[in-house]
This record gives sequence, structure tokens and C-alpha cells, in this order.
Amino acid sequence: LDSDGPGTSSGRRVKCRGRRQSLKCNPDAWKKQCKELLSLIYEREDSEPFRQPADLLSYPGYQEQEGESSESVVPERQQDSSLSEDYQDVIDTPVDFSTVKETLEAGNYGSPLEFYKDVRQIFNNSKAYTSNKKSRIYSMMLRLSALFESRIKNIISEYKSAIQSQKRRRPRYR
Ligand SMILES: COCCNC(=O)N1CCN(C(=O)c2ccco2)CC1
Repeated sequence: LDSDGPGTSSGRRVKCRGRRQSLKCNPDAWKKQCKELLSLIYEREDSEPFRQPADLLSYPGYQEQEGESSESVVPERQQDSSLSEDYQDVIDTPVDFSTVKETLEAGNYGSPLEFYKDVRQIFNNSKAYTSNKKSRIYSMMLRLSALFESRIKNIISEYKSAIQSQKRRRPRYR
């Protein structure tokens, strides 16, 4: 797992003379940017299955269901979950966007990398759970993941530049 996250800054130094508020210098700018990204995700219908914890019973319908009409995004939960493994048997670290939203709003992420790690877990869980790459939920996850990755990489690289420019250059005596 690349803990560095996407968009590691390529050593480009940004002059941050004095003004911390300017876009490139503020090491706290990522919080607002991640909140805005999360709002964008919530606006997308594709996020619907990921906005609350997956029910402990399995949703075999999700896995076999292909090309269902867009209205019925969430098929009725199967009463008999013996048909396939329960979600909690397959997924060790369940996470959904409501948990991520709470953590972000509580100020419990120390950096956008921690935020990135949790959101990526949502997508990886979906990949791990699906047994059918054509399932409706899986294709929703793929679209949402593409949107997320395209937006998070700049947030992270700006954060890394801001951190770099905060570091005072002091000689280190070994
Ligand atoms: C309204 O949503 C209820 C909560 N969500 C939920 O139960 N899910 C979402 C997670 N999930 C999958 O990623 C998946 C992959 C292939 C089939 O499903 C399983 C089903």
C-alpha cells in the first residue's frame, strides 16, 4: 500500500513568503478541500450504497444483479443470507462515508493522507466483496473511485508542498 498517496510533490519548492493564507502555503487548507470533496461524493447517486454501513446480512442480489433499472438502486435485502457469505465474514475493516464524514468533521484526521486511506478502504471493500465485476454496485464504486482519485491527488500534493515550505532550513548538527 503506497502510504504516500497519489501526487507526491516532485520536489517543486513553492515560495511561501509570509502569507500563510494563500492557497499553496496553508497546511490546513486540506480540511475544507476534503469536506468539499465529500459533499461532491454525497451528491453523486453512485455513493448511495456507501453512505451507511453495509448491513451485516449479505446482499446476494447485489452480486448477481446485472443491469437492473436505475430506480431500484437498492434491491430488497435477501431474507436468507445462507446463499452467500455474510458481509462481515468477507470484510475485516468495514467503513462507509458517514464514518469518514464524522471523523473529518470531528477533526480526527491529522492529514489528508489519513482521509485518503479510509476512503480507499471503502472502495477496496467493495472490490473484495463483489464476486461479479459487472455488478451494479461495483460499477458505481468504480465511477466514484475515479472521481475521488482525480480530486484527492491535488489536495495531497498541495498539502505536501505546504508542509515542505513550513520546514525551516536549519543546519542539523549530527
Ligand atoms: C443502501 O446501501 C445499504 C448499505 N450498503 C450495502 O449494504 N452494500 C454496499 C457495499 N457493498 C458492496 O460494495 C458490494 C459489492 C458488490 C455487491 O455489493 C455491499 C452492499
